[in-house]
Amino acid sequence: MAKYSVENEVAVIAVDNPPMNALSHHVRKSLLKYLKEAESDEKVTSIVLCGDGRTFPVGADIKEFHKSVSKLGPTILDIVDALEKSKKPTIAAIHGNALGGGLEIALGCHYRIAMTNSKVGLPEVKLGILPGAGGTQRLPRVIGLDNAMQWIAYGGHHSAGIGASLGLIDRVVPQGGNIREHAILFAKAAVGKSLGQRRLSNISVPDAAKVESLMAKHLKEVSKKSRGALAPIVCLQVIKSSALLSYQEGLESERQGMFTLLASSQSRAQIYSFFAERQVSKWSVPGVTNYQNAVPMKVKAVGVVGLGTMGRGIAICCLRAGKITYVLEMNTKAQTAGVKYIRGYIETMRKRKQINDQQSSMMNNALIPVDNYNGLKNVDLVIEAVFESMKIKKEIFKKLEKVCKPSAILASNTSTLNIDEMASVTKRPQKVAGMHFFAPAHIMMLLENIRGEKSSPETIATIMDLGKQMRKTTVLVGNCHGFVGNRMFAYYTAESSFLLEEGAYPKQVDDVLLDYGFAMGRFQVGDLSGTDIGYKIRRERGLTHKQQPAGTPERKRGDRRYSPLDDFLYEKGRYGLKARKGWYKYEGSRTPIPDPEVRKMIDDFRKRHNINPRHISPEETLQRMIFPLVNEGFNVLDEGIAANPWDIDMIFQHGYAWPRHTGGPMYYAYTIGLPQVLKVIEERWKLAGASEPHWKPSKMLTWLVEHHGNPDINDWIKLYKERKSQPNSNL
Ligand SMILES: CC(C)(COP(=O)(O)OP(=O)(O)OC[C@H]1O[C@@H](n2cnc3c(N)ncnc32)[C@H](O)[C@@H]1OP(=O)(O)O)[C@@H](O)C(=O)NCCC(=O)NCCSC(=O)/C=C/CCCCCCCCCCCCC(=O)O
Repeated sequence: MAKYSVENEVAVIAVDNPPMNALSHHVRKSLLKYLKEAESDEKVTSIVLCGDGRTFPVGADIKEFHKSVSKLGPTILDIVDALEKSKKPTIAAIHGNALGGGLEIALGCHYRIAMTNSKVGLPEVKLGILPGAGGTQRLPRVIGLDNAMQWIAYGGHHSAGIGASLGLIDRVVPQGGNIREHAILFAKAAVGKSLGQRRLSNISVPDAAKVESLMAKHLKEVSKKSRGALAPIVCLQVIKSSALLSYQEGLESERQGMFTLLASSQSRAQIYSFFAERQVSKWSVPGVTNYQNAVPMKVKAVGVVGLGTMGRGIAICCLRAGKITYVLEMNTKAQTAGVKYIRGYIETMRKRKQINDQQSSMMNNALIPVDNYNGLKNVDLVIEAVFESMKIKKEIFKKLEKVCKPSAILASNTSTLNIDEMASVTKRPQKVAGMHFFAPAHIMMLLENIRGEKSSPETIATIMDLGKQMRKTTVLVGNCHGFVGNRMFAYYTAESSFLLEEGAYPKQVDDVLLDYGFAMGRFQVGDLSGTDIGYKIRRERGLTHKQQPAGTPERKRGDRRYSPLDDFLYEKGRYGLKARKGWYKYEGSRTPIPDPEVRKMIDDFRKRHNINPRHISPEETLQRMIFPLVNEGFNVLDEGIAANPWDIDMIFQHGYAWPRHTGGPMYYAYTIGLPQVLKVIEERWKLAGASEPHWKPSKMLTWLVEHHGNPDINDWIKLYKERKSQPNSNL
């Protein structure tokens, strides 16, 4: 709804639709009604539009998209038109955020004033759509084509100060000021002034002459940054119309663009992702506890054990979250290097104005290097981030058990190992959990939190809360080898090597993944993170080529298919980008170049094993890489390791850079249709057999297809668990 009042001849219309004042259908109706009332009231000389509560409207109601209610009038565009056409000055009074349709109605106003700490932007592209209420045509007219392309095609949020410097905001109200009072005074002063040039649809785009070169520049950038995504491209094409066509024609091109995008599976996937990101924080352990009733512990001081790549990144996350951070590294050289890195990073953040001088000195003061375990006696939570070895981790947990306060939580940053086994060496298994950060920990958005069998509700609530304080997408999962992400990803990686054995080369596989939308292919990623990482994990598990007793078949481990190609690569010293050679070679830059030496290694391997290489189609490549991962995703859901398909999708989007416009592996499977996915998996299972158990169709996937075809992704768990809980379900 909206609230209406008249103060000192100024009509004030305040949108009142908590929490974010989204422009839902009932809000739009009430806004237009009050606008008409203000327009016809002779005592009213000007009109202020604002938001009640936390914020100015943050845009259309995203829940309405793809539902019939989104088509119900009045549309946001009707409101924008009414505001612009008004004979009385209209003023948008912005506090909080004016985003999407919210900024578009502000653009319909003749003036915009904003609190200094407010944010403005047109982030629709992140939902796979475009600003469809005139934003693509009005914004370039105020801030120019170049800026508008930048704002709309990337969807960033910008400060009111930046908006003012570009002419979008007419006045910035300093902190502590009352936006409503300022707006009323501003509105009074605007009465009687000409509105002609204040109506943005009347003015022309200032840098229209540069349209072609700006298009080329931005198209190149978005194709690199959002590979495979439709919305940024359509946004740019529609903005181009603002420079070449009349306002009305531009509006028509915006409408067409919006329909194209709304009809695409990408906008559905991105809208799903928006809600999924928020859903994951509403965690629950069925029958035990959930985010609403578990109370987190207060964490003031954190300890980080190990100052390698992971430890450094984790320490930065803790410092940014305002924690006193003790970093334990017993090797003096490693400690000096680690502390230098962290302080250097703090300085970089300060120089980039991501933090101010005061925050920088607070972070520096909060960083406390220690060189023995006693240094951790005051911490509330400790995260060990040492090498992936159960033996070493158990030793560390025993030491932590002795020195840490009884109330302290002991967490491991393991990426694969059993949390319960670590907990078993302590007297506080209820205080043990996993906090799996992704490298580089201070950059990657994902935190995969693992609950042990005995982790208490308080421990779970605390690690979830800490993730939130670190501003990470924090997903709670159960304990098993590799948890959710690495357990599923193992099959993606394994299949990529099988594809090399059978006929593909690294670039061929990577190209398919790039076309799908990944920023990098599997082999490029392998080189970037270092081929030694996977090798050491396999060595820890006794799997590498060199560890096998004489006579062990090269392509088998036990009765399972195994590809030793990754081991061979490591053994040749091809550690990846850092060695300038891995799956590719690197000549003076980070550009991967196919290397004849790798090709020969693969060819020799095939010859040795009498493999007749065959052509592998892009379709087969994609299915072989993604479908076993999806199949395992269903196993993970069936076992309750992940609570919901969107938990898995968020893990892959934020931890493995899975292209957002596909929604994630589980949503992608839903888009293709579960029956089709199952068909391919069953065919492959027949072909591959018991030595490739990752192709064994998941029980849950099979049951869903048999009984429901391709049910809504929101219903998967409900349908399956209902059936599973029935006696004699055989599931
Ligand atoms: C930055 C934020 C604003 C705030 O962040 P934060 O403080 O962290 O809070 P959150 O946790 O994110 O949010 C709190 C709750 O609010 C919910 N929320 C937030 N924004 C919206 C919204 N816009 N709509 C609905 N709900 C919203 C959020 O889910 C949380 O709920 P819960 O507590 O979890 O339950 C941040 O919230 C943010 O970034 N918000 C989104 C900003 C945004 O993206 N804005 C743009 C929206 S799209 C838009 O505005 C488009 C405008 C053009 C409209 C043109 C329409 C033409 C339609 C024609 C169609 C006709 C054909 C139809 C055919 C068809 O349908 O098929």
